[in-house]
Amino acid sequence: MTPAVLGAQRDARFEELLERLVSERFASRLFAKDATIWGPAASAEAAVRLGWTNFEAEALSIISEAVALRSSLAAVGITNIVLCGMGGSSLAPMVIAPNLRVLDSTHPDAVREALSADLQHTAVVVSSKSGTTIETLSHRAAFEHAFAAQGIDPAERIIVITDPGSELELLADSSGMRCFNADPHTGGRFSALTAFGLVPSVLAGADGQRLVRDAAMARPQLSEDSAENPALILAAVIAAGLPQQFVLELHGDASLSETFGMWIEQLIAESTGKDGKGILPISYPPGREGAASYTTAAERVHLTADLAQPDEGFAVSGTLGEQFLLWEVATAALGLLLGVDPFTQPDVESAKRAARQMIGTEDIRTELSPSPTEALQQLRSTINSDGYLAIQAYVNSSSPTVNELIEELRSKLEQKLRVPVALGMGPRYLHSTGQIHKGGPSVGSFLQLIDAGAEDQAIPGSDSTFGELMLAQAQGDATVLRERGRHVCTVRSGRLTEYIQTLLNDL
Ligand SMILES: O=P(O)(O)OC[C@H]1O[C@H](O)[C@H](O)[C@@H](O)[C@@H]1O
Repeated sequence: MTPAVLGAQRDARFEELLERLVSERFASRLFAKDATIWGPAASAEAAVRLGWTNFEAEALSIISEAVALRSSLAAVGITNIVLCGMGGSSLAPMVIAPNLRVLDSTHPDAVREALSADLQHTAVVVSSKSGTTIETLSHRAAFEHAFAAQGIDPAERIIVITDPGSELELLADSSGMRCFNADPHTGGRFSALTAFGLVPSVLAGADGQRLVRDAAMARPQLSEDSAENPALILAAVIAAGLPQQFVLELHGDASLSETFGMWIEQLIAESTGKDGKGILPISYPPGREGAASYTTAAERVHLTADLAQPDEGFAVSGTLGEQFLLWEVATAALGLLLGVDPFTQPDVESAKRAARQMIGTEDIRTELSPSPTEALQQLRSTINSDGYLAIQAYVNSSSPTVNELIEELRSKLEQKLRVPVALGMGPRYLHSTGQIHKGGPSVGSFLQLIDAGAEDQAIPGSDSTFGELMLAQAQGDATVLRERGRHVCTVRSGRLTEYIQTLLNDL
């Protein structure tokens, strides 16, 4: 099988953009690691961000090491793997190994549930490229403490993945933990085919070799300066609808992976959503309608391993390995077509800074919430009819009941407000679509739903708790959004489920 884009609409604008990519020799220059493609201002960063175009040899050697580790863990009875990592350090493994347990939440219940795993048979992968991400470091501290409390040596059970020389690597070395490094010249959201995507997935039983082999087979086609190159076609068809058609609906199917859209969300939103421009990817769960219920212009994409042409929108077809590389190349091409630097995420840091300032202050506990009626009034009066609404849900995302309820709310808001409604689980979305919320087109409204009802959970070695961290993250993001002129309706409730039920009834 070779990857393909099926059913794309080819208008004059599309042909012009495709012709530009071919004549500027975008694809061959990308695979030759030409850092000048995105202009002088972007070239210094690009010079250290193109490692992912040449992935095969390192990936295969990492997979062998991970397979050996999987056997040695199994030999001592460890069959349960938990991954702690945010954004680029967890989204690819979630897609590659759907059975992998991932902790990327600071909600106290989610943390407690992960810690209550059968630790005697568990190993934990702590994954952070920078080695400084607060959620991941807090999860590491919590697991270290939990292992020690059960008389288990944490060094035997915690496996670290990080860039060479990071603080996390130093910590792993000094405490005798196993550490995998990845190519530091590959950014987090482009790291699916490096140690970040592969090690946790292989430990959880996935076939890493097949994934890498599929991607490697697609490489010659994707590096060709040709109007038949599916990555160039994908970039041109998405860019042709801009700026009006900035929403990209992603519908996965069981032939590929139902969660693949979540990985694309981070890749596209962080890479393109800046300088007031960008494409907002919204991943829909199977069976959800999307565009049928709103009026904002959107492109509908069907993600599949089959070769079927969809009734609406277009399909991107290929195996997972092929599609990882295809979307990475298309995203880099979108950077060129939009005139943005695809390798930065300038607005993510601002929310992190604001969250750090909030920790330990009284403010995070005292903000008043609107009643459900007031919240709906606020949303109705601030929604831009050509824009979007994003729900930012700080809830226990590992609870299926909570997820279902929030999905129901998303659907109903979409039908009643007639705009696309994106759904991000906090703090996961901060490392993904959070970039475009703050840095992209200023047409979004935001609904923060914060569950403040859970019993709190200490972060070992720190003065703060997971609950405080979660509140600070929500409020830090809201502060930056408001500074940028976006409307944010913040609901913080000890009875959030009841609150959402009332919203559903009143809509
Ligand atoms: O892997 P880490 O360094 O912990 O980074 C995790 C995530 O952090 C940030 O929020 C970046 O915006 C993401 O692109 C990155 O994937």
